Amino acid sequence: MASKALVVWGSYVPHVGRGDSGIWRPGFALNWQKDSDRSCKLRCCGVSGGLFALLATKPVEDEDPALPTVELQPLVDQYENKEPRSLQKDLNSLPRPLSITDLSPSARDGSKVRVAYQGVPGAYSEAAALKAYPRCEAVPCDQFEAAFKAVELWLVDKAVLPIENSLGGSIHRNYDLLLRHRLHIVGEVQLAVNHCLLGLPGVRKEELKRVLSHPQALAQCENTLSTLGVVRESVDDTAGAAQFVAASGLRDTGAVASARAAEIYGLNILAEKIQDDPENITRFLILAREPIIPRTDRPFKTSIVFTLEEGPGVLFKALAVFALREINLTKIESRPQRKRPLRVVDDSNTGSAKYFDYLFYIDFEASMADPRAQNALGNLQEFATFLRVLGSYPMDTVL
Ligand SMILES: O=C(O)C(=O)C[C@]1(C(=O)O)C=C[C@@H](O)C=C1
Repeated sequence: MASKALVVWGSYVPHVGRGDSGIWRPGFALNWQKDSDRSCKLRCCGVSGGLFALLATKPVEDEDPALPTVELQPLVDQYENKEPRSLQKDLNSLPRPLSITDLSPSARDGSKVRVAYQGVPGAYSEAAALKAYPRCEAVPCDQFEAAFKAVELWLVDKAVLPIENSLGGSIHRNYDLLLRHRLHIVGEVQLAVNHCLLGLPGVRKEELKRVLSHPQALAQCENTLSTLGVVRESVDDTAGAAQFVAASGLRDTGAVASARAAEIYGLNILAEKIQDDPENITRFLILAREPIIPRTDRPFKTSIVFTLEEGPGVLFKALAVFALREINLTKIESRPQRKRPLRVVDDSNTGSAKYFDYLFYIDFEASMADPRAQNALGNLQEFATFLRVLGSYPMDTVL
């Protein structure tokens, strides 16, 4: 009896033990033995990295009934170069073989991937999720933290969350949540954000007395809203504001949201591109349970967080580890350490001095597969009191 082994790529079982679909690790093998009655079945069993090894087993009675089974016959026929029985037309529907170039989130269509975002349909975060995975199932979450938990609990595969905006600055809440949760950054999305002023059909913008939106969106439209002289009210997300205006029927209340939100909730667009600068870009992070394998053949970014010893010039030294290796920093953010907000330093002349204690978040332009990045972090570790790599991931260079 002949025994053969095939390498199969990317058989893909949503919600059941699949790891980060941002990367497909090479070489999980389909081992099968062909028997005379050709009634082999494939058995799925979890292996490292969350992929599934598909093992042919015989006899069928030996199978664990709890494990899902897949008919092997079409693959047997295909392997033997035979005309598969009545299955020729279905071959196109078989999973496409994945290659190493499928690593980038934007290179894949993301079909069947479930991606959590904060807000309701029509939110910019939903648009970011769809930019990263065009055919994904975008799953709305009421809060940022719910999106983190949805990934951790395997309810979804990924989360796409805003981290900074070119006009409004950092979304601090997500910096804090990155540290509190154990997810990995596997990609980023740069999204052009064009805000519209929305109102009920028939309403003119001069009739508006108050405007609702996400605080970031209100901040990005500061000038327009000041000129209109409206009262601003913060809500959880831009599309939620549009939904509220539509449901409330209030003619004096408008929303700052996307054109898509206007379409979804049946509102009129009273003004377009109302942000303070026409170039308004929000950067989102793609989070997953597993990290991706960093590469050097395309532009990568790495995000880290660390704390430092107290002392003169320590932050300068920390930044120098990158400058010395000609690594470009793209972002630096500091956040107070909640568990240890104050540091008391004994100063013999004036008594004890108190300092805020900070966490430093840095993004730099290098992959963790690049020896320069490895050496820089080795160097940083010599005087950092804590250091964590949040992720090393392909840069989004397409707006
Ligand atoms: O409220 C939304 O639509 C969001 O997706 C959130 C959010 C943000 O938090 O920054 C995303 C993009 C824009 O910058 C405005 C708001």
